[in-house]
Amino acid sequence: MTKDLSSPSADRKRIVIVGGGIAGLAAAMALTASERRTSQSTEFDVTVLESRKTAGGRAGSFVDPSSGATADYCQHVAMGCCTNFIDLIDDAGLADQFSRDEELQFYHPSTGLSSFRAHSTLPPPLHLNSALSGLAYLSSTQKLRIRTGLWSLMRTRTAKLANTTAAQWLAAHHQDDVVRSRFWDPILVSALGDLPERVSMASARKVIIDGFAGARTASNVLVPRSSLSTIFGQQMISVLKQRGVTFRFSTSVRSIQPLSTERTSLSPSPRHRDLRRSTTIETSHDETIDADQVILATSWRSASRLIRSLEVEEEITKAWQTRTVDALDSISPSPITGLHLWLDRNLTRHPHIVMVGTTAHWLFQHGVDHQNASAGYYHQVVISGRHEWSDASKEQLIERVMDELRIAFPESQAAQLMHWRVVTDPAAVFSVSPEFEAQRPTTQTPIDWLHLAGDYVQTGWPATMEGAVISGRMAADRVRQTYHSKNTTPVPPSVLPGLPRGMLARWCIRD
Ligand SMILES: Cc1cc2nc3c(=O)[nH]c(=O)nc-3n(C[C@H](O)[C@H](O)[C@H](O)COP(=O)(O)OP(=O)(O)OC[C@H]3O[C@@H](n4cnc5c(N)ncnc54)[C@H](O)[C@@H]3O)c2cc1C
Repeated sequence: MTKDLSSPSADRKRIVIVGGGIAGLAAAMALTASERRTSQSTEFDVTVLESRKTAGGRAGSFVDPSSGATADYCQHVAMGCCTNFIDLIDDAGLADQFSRDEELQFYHPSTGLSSFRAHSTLPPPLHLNSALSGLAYLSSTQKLRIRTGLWSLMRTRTAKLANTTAAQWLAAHHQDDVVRSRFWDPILVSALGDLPERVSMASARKVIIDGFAGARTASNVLVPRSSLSTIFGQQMISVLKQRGVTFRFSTSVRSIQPLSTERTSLSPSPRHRDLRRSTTIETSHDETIDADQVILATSWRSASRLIRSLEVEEEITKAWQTRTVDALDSISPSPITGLHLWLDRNLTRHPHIVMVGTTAHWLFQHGVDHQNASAGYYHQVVISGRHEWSDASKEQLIERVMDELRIAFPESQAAQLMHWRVVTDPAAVFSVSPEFEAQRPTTQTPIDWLHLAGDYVQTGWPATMEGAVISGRMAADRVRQTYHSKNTTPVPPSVLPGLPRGMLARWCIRD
């Protein structure tokens, strides 16, 4: 059975987005943004095909069966430097669903809590000086070493770091084991999801420079106030439905094929061809759906399967297919564990704390859910990447982390753990190794109706919501450009640049 999704009028193009994660949602938002934002001349009928029951992908939630509480699989945070993610939630009218904190709390067993707050008047990157001074568990010699390392990093262009791991670069710049374990590793492992031995220094630089040194508000932390399933799985879907986007849930795409003859970017310009009905999509419901353009916005594993099954003829397309599948199959996945803890009281007055020198990496405190008060006070501990407790049982991990929390918050030593759950996603993020960075796929493919989106796409970002949003916007821009007539005003890009840098930051930081 072949389905005509929406019976579009002749000038409306049928765009199918495969995958309703953050990348797919961002693509749908960009394609349906108002004329004011896009100067768009072509109208699109946008359909999202999503294999799960709801949207959001890895940024999702579950209902804990025993307490009835809704919890995110894993706490997600964004930073002030995530300009595209912030713009996306703003565009959807969901900015109030995130709290924004300028100050970070760092805990270390030797000194307890230290505040990390950017200086309010010193120009970036000098604003970091006072923030670094606030970390009580670092000696003056260690702080000096870190400042020297930060300076070297600012003076080194990203391109020069492509073939180096973060561990190699840190060792070459005299960042010893203690400085690494107290400063660099906690930041890099949390942001990149893997050990400095495995990640590229170019990605590490992105985190440190864009996330801290480049602008005063870059290191602000944005934390969702509602569950991710409420924000992305309900509220953003509702905005998109109002904009005319159709969602088909529980619909898994099995294959995507050219409808008739293969059309590649080497073929004549789209304006001279009939681009309608370029492709046909086979779903798990044994139906086929015709479309003019497809944005493939799945995880890297699903993308690899679907790209492998494409029936292509031209040599250039076959070479791209092999190269892309090889790159995606070479990805080394990295785990993230969330420990969901319901206690009989709050552990601390702080909403979140970076934990240094402990098995726990971050502690988030959400308090009591008034809809479900009997469940207790909800806390989540996040542990990124492989660690020495990776092979321990869930019970051992809980015991270890609870011991750490009781030491960290002695005033809450009597706190009782009412209920817990440990959720590990073994392929939470991809490891941004120098090898993968060198072959990371781009949005553009040699097939003019197919565009790639997803956090794995080449955006300069590690596996983050910001990377996913940028990839979705880049794919939407390619779709819009396909139908752009030279007689109208140019299509403005929907991808926003990073935070603007002041004069001193521009002078200090080489890009
Ligand atoms: C535990 C954990 C913690 C994280 N913490 C953070 C954080 O704090 N901050 C941050 O910025 N990022 C974080 N991330 C990363 C972030 O979640 C991802 O980078 C982002 O959500 C990826 O979005 P995506 O759309 O590219 O991919 P996905 O979220 O993987 O979305 C792909 C979608 O495609 C669907 N799909 C797959 N195959 C098919 C098919 N054949 N047909 C139809 N649909 C299909 C999937 O069901 C899914 O909904 C975390 C990730 C995890 C797992």
